Amino acid sequence: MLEVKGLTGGYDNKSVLDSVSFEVQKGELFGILGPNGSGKTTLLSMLSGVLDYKQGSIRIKGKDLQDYSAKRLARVIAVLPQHSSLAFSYTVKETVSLGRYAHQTGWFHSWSAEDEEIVQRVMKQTGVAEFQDLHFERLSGGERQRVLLAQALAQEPEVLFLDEPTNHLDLSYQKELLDLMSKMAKEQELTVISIFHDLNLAGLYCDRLMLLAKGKIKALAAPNEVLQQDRIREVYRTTIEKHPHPALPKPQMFIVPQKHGSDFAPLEINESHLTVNREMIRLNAPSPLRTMSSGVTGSGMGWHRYFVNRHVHHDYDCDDHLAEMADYLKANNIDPQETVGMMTAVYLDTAAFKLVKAEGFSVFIIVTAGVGNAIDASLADRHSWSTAPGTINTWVFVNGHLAEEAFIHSIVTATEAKVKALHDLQVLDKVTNTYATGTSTDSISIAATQRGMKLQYAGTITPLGKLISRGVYDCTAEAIRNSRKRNEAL
Ligand SMILES: Nc1ncnc2c1ncn2[C@@H]1O[C@H](COP(=O)(O)OP(=O)(O)OP(=O)(O)O)[C@@H](O)[C@H]1O
Repeated sequence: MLEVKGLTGGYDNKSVLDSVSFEVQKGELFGILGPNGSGKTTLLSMLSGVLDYKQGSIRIKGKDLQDYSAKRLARVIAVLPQHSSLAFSYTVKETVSLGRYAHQTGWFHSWSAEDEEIVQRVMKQTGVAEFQDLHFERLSGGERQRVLLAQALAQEPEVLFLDEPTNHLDLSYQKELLDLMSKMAKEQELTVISIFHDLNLAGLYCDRLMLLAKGKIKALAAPNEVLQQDRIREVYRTTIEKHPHPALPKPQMFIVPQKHGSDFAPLEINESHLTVNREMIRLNAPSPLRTMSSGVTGSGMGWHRYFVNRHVHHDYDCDDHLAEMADYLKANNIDPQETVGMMTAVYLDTAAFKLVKAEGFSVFIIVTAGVGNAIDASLADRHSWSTAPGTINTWVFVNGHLAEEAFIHSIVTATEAKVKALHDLQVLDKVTNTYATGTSTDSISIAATQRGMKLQYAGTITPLGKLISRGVYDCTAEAIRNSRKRNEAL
C-alpha cells in the first residue's frame, strides 16, 4: 500500500530524516515511535504530501505521491494531526461533513443521502453524534480530537495517518479509538499509520512498529522485537523495565522513577513487625513488599504491606471465600488490596517463626501447620476432592532484593524443606498410610523488601536457598510439634 525508499529531507537547511525506507501493507496497523525531535511528525508530513523531501520516493498504491492531485490524494489518505484548530466556526456536524469534500463534485448542493449516511455513521463510531449541533470551539480537547477523527473517517480513506491520536483522550476513549482502528484495519483493510508516544498502547495495538532515532530507523519489526528493554533505554535515555502484559502476549514497558534517600534505607522484616492473637497472625511491613503468593487475597505477583493468617473454624465453608475474606479484613481496618490473606483452622499459638541470617541479607519465616488433612502427593488420585481443614501456611520474608526467578526458586526450595520436615516427623497420609508431602490446601507467600543485596537465585544450595531451607524446615517441624501438643492437650 505504501512504499518509502531512501527518504531524506527536513526544513530549509536542517536535515531531519536520513535515508528512511520501509513498506506498509494494506490493512496493517503500523506504529511510528521515537523520542521527541526524532522526526516522526516530519515523516508523517512528507507521507501525507504536506512537506517536500530532498531525496527518495514515496509510493502510495503503486503511484508516486507527487503524481497525485490534491483531491485525488484526499480520496486515498486522511490525516488526523496532533494539533488542530479551525479557521472558521463550524458545528460538529459541519466539521465532520468537511471530510466529504474530496468525494463531491460541487459543494453543499451536491450533498447526497450517502454523504449524510456516512457522516452519521462516523459520528456514531467516534461518539460525537450526540453533540453534532454544538460548535467545535465549545468542545473539550478530547471531544475535538474525536470530531477530527470522525472528519478523517468521513473521507473514507484507504490510508489513515494519525499523529498521537490518543493525546487528549481519556482512558476509555483511548481504548475505543484504538479498538476502532484495529477493527477497521482488520475488517475493512484500512491501513493505519500512527505516531505513538505511549509505547504500551503501540505495543498492544500495532502489527509492526518502527522506532526512529535522530531521523534514522533504529528498529522495524513486531512489537515484542522492537520493544526490547535495552534498546528503549538507550534510545529514550531513561530507565524502563519490560514485562509481559498480564492478559495478552504483548510487551509492556514500565517507567522506573528515580529512587530517593528513604527508598534505600535498610529494612529488616522480623518479629517486631509481627502480632499473634487467637484470631489472626498479622505482619505489618513498614512499606510494601514485592510478593508472590497463593493467598486468598493478594495472590500471584504484587506488592503488599499486610500479611494476615486468619484462624477459621474447622468447618468454615463459604461460597465466596474471597469476598468473605475481604469483608473480614475490612472489618478489621485492613485494606484487602494491600494484603496477602490466608486462612487456617489451626490454633495460632502453635505458629513457629524464626529469623535466619547470612552475610548481607536475612530471611524471616513464619509457619502454621495443621496436618489433619495430610496428603501423599504421589498418591493424590486415591483421594476424593474435599476442602477438609488442616493446612500448612508458609510465609518467607526476604530482607534483600529478589530477582523474578528467585521468587520461583524460593517456592521450590521452601516446599522441598517442608516435605522433608513432614517426612522426619513421620506425618502420614491417613488414606494411603504413606508419608505425606503436604496437605491439600497448603499456601505460601514469598515477600521481599527489594532493598539491599541483589539475590538472583534461591535453589537449595545458594546462599538464599540455604537460609530458606533451614528456616522453613525448622519452623515447619516446630509448628507440627506445637500443633500435635495442642491437640493432645485438648
Ligand atoms: N517547521 C519546522 N521548521 C524547522 N525545524 C523543524 C520544524 N518542525 C520540526 N522541526 C525540527 O525537526 C526535528 C524533528 O521534528 P519532528 O516534529 O519531526 O519530531 P517528532 O519526532 O515528531 O517530535 P515530537 O515527539 O516532539 O513530536 C526537530 O529538531 C524539530 O525542531
